[in-house]
Amino acid sequence: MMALTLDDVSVRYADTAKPVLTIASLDLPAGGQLAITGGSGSGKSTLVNVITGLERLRQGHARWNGTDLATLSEGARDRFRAAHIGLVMQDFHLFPGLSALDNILLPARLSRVATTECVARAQDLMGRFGLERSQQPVETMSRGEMQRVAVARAVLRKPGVIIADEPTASLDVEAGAAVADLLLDLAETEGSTLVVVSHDARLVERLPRRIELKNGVIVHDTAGSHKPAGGDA
Ligand SMILES: Nc1ncnc2c1ncn2[C@@H]1O[C@H](COP(=O)(O)OP(=O)(O)OP(=O)(O)O)[C@@H](O)[C@H]1O
Repeated sequence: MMALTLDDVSVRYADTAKPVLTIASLDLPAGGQLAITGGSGSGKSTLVNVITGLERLRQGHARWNGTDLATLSEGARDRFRAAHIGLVMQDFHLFPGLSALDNILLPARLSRVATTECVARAQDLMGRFGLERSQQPVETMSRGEMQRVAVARAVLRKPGVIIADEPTASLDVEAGAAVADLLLDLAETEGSTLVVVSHDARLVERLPRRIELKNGVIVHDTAGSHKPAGGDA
């Protein structure tokens, strides 16, 4: 399980007058479940990039169990992400030409950790997710099936945290609910911290804590624990 701590975070690009993300403080305990909401351009993807280490902070700190991502080299950040963070991206990032099972196993194979147990777990996850044809080429699957493959791939190594960016965005209500069930169930049964970015009210309402971003600032936190960003940066 992984606990997240953000301190004094400010992200600014060369061509932006103001920071696109300003978070004075945000804590998510190990095993916590957080929904990030907000309108287009409010900073949600920037926040995901910060907590996954895809965006290296030049101001402030993003720590998982005390490890400050900005202190890691690029290679070490990649390894940290592969070992501890299960990422589910909105557009799946699956590889056409590979079967469903091979897609689920690909990151583990690239990290050279695709042991026999890992393959068995991939097959077990497919069964639990209702994906019966492990050799089906992924490009022939429905969007709901593809998203379930993407979730299975993200959780294969029992990551300390699952981060899902709009996991139900392109799915109909039924498929979206199925993916939400899987994510919440897995996070709970396997003790993963869960962070979900979503516009989907049905999904967001199922998470115990929700923050809303506006212009890169947290304007609402159901935990009421964040300190408002100071000044008028
Ligand atoms: N590389 C960049 N250079 C300059 N500005 C950027 C860059 N990346 C993001 N921004 C700006 O930062 C702000 C926040 O963008 P971000 O993608 O985090 O928003 P979002 O809430 O995820 O939006 P959406 O829901 O539309 O994906 C936007 O104003 C965007 O234009």
